[in-house]
Amino acid sequence: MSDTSRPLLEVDGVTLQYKTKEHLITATYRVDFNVYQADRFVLLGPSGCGKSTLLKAVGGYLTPTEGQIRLKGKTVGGPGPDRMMVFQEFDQLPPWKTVKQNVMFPLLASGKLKGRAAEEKAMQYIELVKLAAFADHYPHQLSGGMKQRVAIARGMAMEPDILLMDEPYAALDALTRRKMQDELLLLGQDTRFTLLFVTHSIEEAVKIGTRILLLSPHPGQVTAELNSSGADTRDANGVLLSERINSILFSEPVETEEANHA
Ligand SMILES: Nc1ncnc2c1ncn2[C@@H]1O[C@H](COP(=O)(O)OP(=O)(O)OP(=O)(O)O)[C@@H](O)[C@H]1O
Repeated sequence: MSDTSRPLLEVDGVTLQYKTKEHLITATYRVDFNVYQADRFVLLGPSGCGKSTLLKAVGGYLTPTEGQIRLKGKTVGGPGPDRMMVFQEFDQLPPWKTVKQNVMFPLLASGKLKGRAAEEKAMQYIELVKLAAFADHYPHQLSGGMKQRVAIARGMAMEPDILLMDEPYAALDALTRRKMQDELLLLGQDTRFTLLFVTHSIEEAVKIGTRILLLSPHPGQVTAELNSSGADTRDANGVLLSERINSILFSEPVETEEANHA
């Protein structure tokens, strides 16, 4: 039985820096947060506060200069199949590969599975995202939402502990963005994946997140951690929450709220 009281991901006093020839840039300063199983954990803050840098560090592409990142209690030392970045710019799905071939690709490329076993695993996740009828279609034959589901199936087929997404909807029009967010939430309900999601949109954070970490402007420091009940900025709870986030982001008091993980 999995221990749901223990965090899946622990980010503990993490300072992240970039060294260039002339400068040492501190992107985040002593950031702490914990992500639990099935959380949709959102990193929210203004441009340049270090959200993407944090995601890269969780991905193992950047080593903290201070602090530690642990997944299931083990220090993250580099990229690994236990953390899958879900790329969603649609050109990230090679157009010459079918849905099935796209989902099989990381399984084959990583050597995790071969041949028939990779195909079966891919189909298992294609069915989960309800695209079995489209397994032999090419990306250009799919809608944006369907392509998103392929990208998620591709990440999930690797059976990672956590999915990482960096502003996946930033370039989309408002209507498409809303549709994609709805699809992501439905998938979350069906599969209970654990998600670490970066955005600078308060509206998106309120909608997507079960928990929201607010970061101050550069260098990013935690200003608050809030629970979100999947409210929408169109309903009363969501409006209240987004107003609260607004006031915290713009006044920046340090505030903490313990999440309910009893
Ligand atoms: N490769 C790099 N080399 C040097 N500095 C970098 C590099 N990448 C990011 N930075 C700097 O680190 C800081 C944090 O950048 P980061 O991209 O993580 O912020 P962000 O919150 O994701 O911003 P945005 O919302 O605009 O994507 C910024 O000051 C940025 O200029």
